[in-house]
Amino acid sequence: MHPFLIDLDKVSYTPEGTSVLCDVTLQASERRIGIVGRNGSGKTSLARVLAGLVAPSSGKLRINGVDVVKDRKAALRQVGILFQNPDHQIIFPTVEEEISFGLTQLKHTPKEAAERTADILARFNRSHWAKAAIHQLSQGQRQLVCLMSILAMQPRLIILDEPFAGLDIPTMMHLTRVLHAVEAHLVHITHDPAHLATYDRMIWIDQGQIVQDGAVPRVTQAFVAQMQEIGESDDFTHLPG
Ligand SMILES: Nc1ncnc2c1ncn2[C@@H]1O[C@H](COP(=O)(O)OP(=O)(O)OP(=O)(O)O)[C@@H](O)[C@H]1O
Repeated sequence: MHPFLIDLDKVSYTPEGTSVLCDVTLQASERRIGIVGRNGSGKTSLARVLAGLVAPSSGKLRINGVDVVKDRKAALRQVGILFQNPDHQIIFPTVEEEISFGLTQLKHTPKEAAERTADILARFNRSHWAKAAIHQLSQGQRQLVCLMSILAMQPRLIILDEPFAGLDIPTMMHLTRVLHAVEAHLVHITHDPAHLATYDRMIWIDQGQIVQDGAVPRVTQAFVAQMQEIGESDDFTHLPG
């Protein structure tokens, strides 16, 4: 057991010379962590760094003690990421193939993978989806398939990058309930602090740096006040990039 689930020490990410994340230091082990920030502030880049999908340009990153960039196999057991658009992560034509794939990556036998896939579908009362063609499901249903694929792999940490974007209110409410019950730790990126009301900690990112980090009510108040102030200026000059 490592002292912090998430441990970043002066992490910078500078693709093609662009400073996207700058000296981010963060130690966190809370079960529910929210990340807010403006368009282009670096949230998705931070999510990708945390998941080990891109390497920091400098600094040190560990998830539960694992170097998730270098040790990709161990990383799969530590961290899963749910992208904003399910179509960016779905590879296979049917639901059961999609869910089984991650399990075979974890070196489960085909029989074990099939059993675990059946288990997770049953847990969500979706056993009848097993042979369904993913492209025939709605966006919310595809998002649920992606989440089931991640949950089947049982990572300790799941990163959610604007998981509610494009979902209608009932689907969002359903997904909220599902996420609430998830045992894994969550890092949830969103533009709407209301989604984080019950969370343990909120981190506000701006221009690739942490500008506030703490209890949800306090960070929400400061974030909303600044967003309103910028919004009232009624132009796009503040938009980064
Ligand atoms: N590989 C890259 N090369 C160059 N610039 C990049 C790269 N990846 C991200 N950026 C830039 O870094 C900034 C942060 O992007 P990122 O997608 O992380 O922001 P975000 O906070 O998730 O934004 P949004 O809320 O709009 O999704 C943007 O200006 C983006 O253009």
